[in-house]
Amino acid sequence: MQLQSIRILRRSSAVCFRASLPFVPRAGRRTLATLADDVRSDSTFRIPLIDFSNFRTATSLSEKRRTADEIVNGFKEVGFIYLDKHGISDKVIDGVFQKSAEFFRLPEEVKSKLAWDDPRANRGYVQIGRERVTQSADAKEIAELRAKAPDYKESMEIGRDWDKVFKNKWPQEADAPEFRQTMLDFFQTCHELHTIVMRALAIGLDLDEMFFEDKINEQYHNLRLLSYPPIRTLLLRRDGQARAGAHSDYGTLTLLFQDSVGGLEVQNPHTKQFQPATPIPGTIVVNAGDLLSRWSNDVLRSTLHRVVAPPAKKISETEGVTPARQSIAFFCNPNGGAEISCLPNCYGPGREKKYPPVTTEEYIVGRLSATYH
Ligand SMILES: O=C(O)CCC(=O)C(=O)O
Ligand SMILES: [Fe+2]
Repeated sequence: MQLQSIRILRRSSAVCFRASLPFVPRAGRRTLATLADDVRSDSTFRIPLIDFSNFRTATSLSEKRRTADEIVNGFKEVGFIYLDKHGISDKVIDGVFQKSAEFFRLPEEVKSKLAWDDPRANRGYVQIGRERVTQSADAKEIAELRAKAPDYKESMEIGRDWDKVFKNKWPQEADAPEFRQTMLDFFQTCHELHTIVMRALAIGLDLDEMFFEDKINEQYHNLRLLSYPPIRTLLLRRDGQARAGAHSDYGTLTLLFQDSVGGLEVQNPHTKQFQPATPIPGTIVVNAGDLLSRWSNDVLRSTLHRVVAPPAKKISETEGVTPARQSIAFFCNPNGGAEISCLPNCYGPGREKKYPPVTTEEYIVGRLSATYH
């Protein structure tokens, strides 16, 4: 009987109303309190590192639930986690980094033939200075920011390849051998990981494990290869300037693969200070995006982040150079037509739904239109 009641409480503790519960059993309380306590001070702030292997190999729901709770807790408290033992091999990731580097080394005239030209398509090459990520929704303000302090990066955006309306902009095979196939395979691999992590989120939010399945199966995602050229650190430290300005992502989850250079920073949502998301070999940085946050009535956080100068390599007292950096972001989205309205369990008496329903497509195209020119 006692076991039974503990189990019920433990289950309830995973849903959105956890904070109002009078009692959380010992084991759960210790884990949860630790992260919640740590992130309330910048000196102890941490992005939780989650071993995903137990979830991937678990055979029972209760086994899965432990990892699922950790993940949901990470997104509630920080909005970011490091996912370890995620199942994507180093070899695969290294191969994608290599093909990406080869692509960015192509002459500018080859890349510019593939230029990004439509927010609805969101495909193609974006040269330095075309994007300025920001939280502002005001077109004039964004244009001013872009003119004054554009993001120092170039990117290549890839969508699902079988889309009937929008076509990916692939380089010629002779210019970039195996680029296309490498990216297509990786797209599929990341899609599969997204599906599994969303199952974990469903469990952690006390929904059916398959709750998201038919809402995220159309691969309405975006694979973004990023290249940040070397830059004089003084330039990067100028007012408002960054490799990527502070922003949140738009979709459900972002799977971010970074090299060892560093510079990614995450805003501590409790203190508003930016904290480094130091590269940890073998892990994927995973963050919740705005649509997931909105879906969950802000229970899961979509946290601001930016890319700034990591510790510079000094070439003289006054002039340092920030080395080139590469990263790969896989922006996962619900299906384009999926209606994002408050999840069951995330609203109730005393907890109003904060947002009207919106479709993924309406939301994402609106955000993309505002940040590019
Ligand atoms: O390059 C990175 O580490 C982060 C990139 C990013 O946040 C983005 O493109 O949305
Ligand atoms: Fe981002």
